[in-house]
Amino acid sequence: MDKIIVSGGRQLKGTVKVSGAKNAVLPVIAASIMASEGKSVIHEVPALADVETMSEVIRNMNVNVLSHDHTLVIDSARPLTTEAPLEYVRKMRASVLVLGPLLARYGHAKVAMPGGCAIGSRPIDQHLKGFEAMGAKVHVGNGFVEAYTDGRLKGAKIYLDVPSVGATENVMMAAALAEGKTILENCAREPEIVDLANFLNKMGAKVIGAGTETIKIEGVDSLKGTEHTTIPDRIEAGTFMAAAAITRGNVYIKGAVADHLTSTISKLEEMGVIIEEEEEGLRVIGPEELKSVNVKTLPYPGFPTDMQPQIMTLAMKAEGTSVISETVFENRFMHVEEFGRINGNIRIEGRSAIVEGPVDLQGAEVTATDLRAAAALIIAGLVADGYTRVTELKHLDRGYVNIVGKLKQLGADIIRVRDASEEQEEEEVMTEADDQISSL
Ligand SMILES: CC(=O)N[C@H]1[C@@H](OP(=O)(O)OP(=O)(O)OC[C@H]2O[C@@H](n3ccc(=O)[nH]c3=O)[C@H](O)[C@@H]2O)O[C@H](CO)[C@@H](O)[C@@H]1O
Ligand SMILES: C=C(OP(=O)(O)O)C(=O)O
Repeated sequence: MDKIIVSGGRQLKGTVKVSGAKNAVLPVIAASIMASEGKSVIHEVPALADVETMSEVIRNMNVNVLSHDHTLVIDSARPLTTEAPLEYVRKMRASVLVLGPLLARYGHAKVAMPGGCAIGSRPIDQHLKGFEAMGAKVHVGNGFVEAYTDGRLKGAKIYLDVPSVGATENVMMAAALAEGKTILENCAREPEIVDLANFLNKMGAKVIGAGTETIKIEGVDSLKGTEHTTIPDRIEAGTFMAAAAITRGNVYIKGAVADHLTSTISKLEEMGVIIEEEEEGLRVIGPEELKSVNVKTLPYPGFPTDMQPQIMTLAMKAEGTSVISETVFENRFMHVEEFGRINGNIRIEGRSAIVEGPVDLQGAEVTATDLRAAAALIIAGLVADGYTRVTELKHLDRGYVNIVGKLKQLGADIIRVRDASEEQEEEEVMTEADDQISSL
C-alpha cells in the first residue's frame, strides 16, 4: 500500500495547471456509447483510476476505447452488450451512468446495484423514477438493477425530488434518444451538467436549459460520435486554492474558472484569502492569519460538498469558531476523526462540525476515508509540525492527477512511497513462490 508523506512548513509558490474534470469526463464517456456511428474523440482526459474504470466498463460492453496522451477515442458503432457487473460498480459508483444510455439505445440495461459508501447511502431512486416515467420497467433484485422497455423510451415530464447530479445526467442522456419531448424539473445545475449537454448536442441531441432548473430535451432517432474537450476540474482547482491559502503561499492556478468557483472564492475571501482573476486562471495569496467562517454545503451554485473537507482544514488554522454544515451527504464527516489525530479541535453537532481554531497541527499517520478527505489531510500536512503520513490512497487516485508532483512543483516537501512492510511481504511471497517452483 502506498503512503504519502508530507513535511509541513513550506510556503507554496509558482504555477499549477488544473487537469480535466473527473465529474465531467465520466458522464461524457457514458454518453459516448449512445453513438451508433462515428467515433468520439475526448480531449483533456485526466489520468485517473476512475477514467480507467469507466473505460473498462464500456470496453466490457464491446466498445472500442483507445487512450493516448490525454485523449480518448471511443468507437461504439458495433453492437454492444448491455451489462455492467459489480466489479466495476464497486470501484466507482459513477458506473451507474451507463444505465440511461444503454436503455435509450437498446431498450435494456443491467447494472450492479451500487451500495452505500463512506460518505452516505447514495440511493439511485431518482434515476429510476425518471426511467419509469419514460415508460421503462425497472426491476431491482439479486444485487442488480435492470431496466427494459418495449420499443423506444417516451419523452415525459419528470420532477426530481432532489437536484441530483447523477439523476439529471442519466435521465438527460436517456431522453436524448427517447421519442418526443422530455421536461426535467428541479435539475442539478453543476457546470458538469452543462458540459454533458454540450457534448450531447454535438452528438446530434436537442437539449436546452442545462445549467438551469429546467432542462428540455427533444428526443432524436440516433446520435453520432463527436469531438469534445473536458472542462477543467473545479474541485481540483479549489483544492489547490486551499493549499495556497493555508501555506500563506502565492500560487497561480492555471485553468481555474472563476465562474465555476463563485461560492468557494467567496468563502475563501471571507477567510481573508486574496484571489485575483488573471487571463487563464486564478492567483491565490494566503493571508498571515485566516479568519473563521461558516459554510453550508449545497447543490451548485452553493458551496460544493466536494470542497467541505478541504475548507475544514483551513478552519482548523483560522482564528475563532467556524461552523461547517453538510447538507448534501448524510455521513461526510469521516475525516473529522482523522483531523483529531493531528490535533484538530472539532466536535460534531448533528449535521454541523464546530471547528475551534487556530490549532498547531501535529504530523501523525492518518487514513484517507474518502477522496476529498485524502486531499484535505495532505493540505493539513503542508502546515503540520513534523511528518504527516496519509494512507489508503486508492481514494485519492480516483480523483487527483499527480497531486504529489503538482505540490512538489509548488515547493511542498512531499513524497509518495511504497509501504516497506508490504513490499517486504510481497518479496516474501515471491521468494516462497520461487522456492515452490524450483522444488517442482
Ligand atoms: C461522478 C460525480 O459527478 N460525482 C459527484 C456527484 O455525485 P452524485 O451524482 O452521486 O450525487 P447526487 O447529486 O446524485 O447526490 C446528492 C444527494 O442526492 C441524494 N440522491 C441522489 C440520487 C437519487 O436518486 N436519490 C437521492 O436521494 C444523494 O443521496 C445525495 O444525498 O454529485 C455529488 C454532489 O455534488 C458530488 O459529491 C460527486 O462528486
Ligand atoms: C464524491 C465524489 O465522487 P464520486 O461521486 O465519484 O464518489 C467526489 O468527487 O468527491
